[in-house]
Amino acid sequence: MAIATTNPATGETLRTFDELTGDEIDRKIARAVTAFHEHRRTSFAERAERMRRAADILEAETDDLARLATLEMGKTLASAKAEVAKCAKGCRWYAEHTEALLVDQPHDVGDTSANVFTRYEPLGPVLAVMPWNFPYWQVFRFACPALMAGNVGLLKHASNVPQVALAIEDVLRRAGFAEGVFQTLLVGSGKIESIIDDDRVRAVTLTGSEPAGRQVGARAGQNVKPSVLELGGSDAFIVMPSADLAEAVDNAVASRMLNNAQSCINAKRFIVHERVAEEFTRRLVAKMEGLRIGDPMDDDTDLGPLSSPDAVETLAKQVSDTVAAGARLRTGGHPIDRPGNYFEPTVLTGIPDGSPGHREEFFGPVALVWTARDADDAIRIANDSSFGLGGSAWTRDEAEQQRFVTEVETGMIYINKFTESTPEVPFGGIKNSGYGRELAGFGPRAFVNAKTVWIA
Ligand SMILES: O=CCCCC(=O)O
Repeated sequence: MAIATTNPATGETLRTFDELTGDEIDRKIARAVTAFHEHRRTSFAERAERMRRAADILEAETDDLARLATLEMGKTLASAKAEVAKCAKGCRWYAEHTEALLVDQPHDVGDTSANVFTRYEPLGPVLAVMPWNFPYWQVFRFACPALMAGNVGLLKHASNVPQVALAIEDVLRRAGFAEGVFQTLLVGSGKIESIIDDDRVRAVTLTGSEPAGRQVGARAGQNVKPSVLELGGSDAFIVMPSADLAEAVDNAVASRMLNNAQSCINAKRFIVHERVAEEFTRRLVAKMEGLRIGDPMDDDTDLGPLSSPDAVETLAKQVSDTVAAGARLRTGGHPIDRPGNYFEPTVLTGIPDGSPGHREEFFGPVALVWTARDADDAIRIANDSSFGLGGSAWTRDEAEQQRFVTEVETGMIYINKFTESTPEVPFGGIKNSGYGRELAGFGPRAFVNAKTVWIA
């Protein structure tokens, strides 16, 4: 894919960028190594000061930065502003907490004359392969803890958000991080493997699709380099009879449609107890039909375009194949006939086993609804997925809450709240949703040498 800014609301290509040459990539990696030797010697206080300055810049320039994201990937301006604010929060949180999270950890070996501890040391240049859907946050989610831990970053961003990628590098440089501490590499995905192979690159993190994760994880493994993979999800949203139905429906729509319905942690599979399933579905359909579809720059738009024409085509095929397999289309189901990459808010029920609705992640405004006989059945359906990222369950029954916490096979489970990320709480999945954790204490410890020190 060309590296370009193409407005998803109009289809117009506004800017194109040349890919870096092999020599340019080499020079940037060399600069990252030089920067690492300096950066690792800075104190936590110095790094924290720069992180706080990055937060100040993000807050002062939110409007311009947000517009860039909306222009490049189509999220509503309101959600783009919220995303930039969240990045500032991430910078401040890691400025405040990283030193304590990476403090030497003493070990009692039964010999009081020995000083034995674990020290967390940075690894060096880390390659971050990042997606377009939260074009700022996914990068800051990695960069805040990694840079605070003393690592340096090389960003291979998605090819449709080059201006955001360059803006992030610019913000961090203006915040005071030295030249080379964080660099954007404008390259296509064809260059990723050779960058991972480069001995100077010490680790890799990827947020993206399952196939991309398999490729990058395998390459990192061949090179014996640590990797963190945050991949797709088809999160369950379980609704039991004791739930407040109006609240459940409001949250179902909010979660499904978050980020123009293009987040790995959107609720995607709605698993509803048979006693409330029909009423839930009726209300869900009404709410989906009431969403205002439009220009993502407009304040009153609820649902903007998908990121690309390909995304619309993929989703349309997933829906039509699921219907052909026997699902019932309750509303929507088709691309919208207007300029840009728009798709109708859609609800499908009666999802057949083996159909795309059952097996695949739907990255767009489609709610897939199952009916469950009881809690056992809800858990069975929730776990009948190759993904295991997040999920939520809506019930006031405490015994049921504990069962969902224990038995739903995911990296994250939220009760009476939909899955969301925040710097204070670990983030990540199991099964085909990836491995490793980001955020909270896991973020800074993802790319460090946990060095055992024994001073006799
Ligand atoms: O596609 C994954 C989006 C996760 C964004 C987040 O951290 O909230």
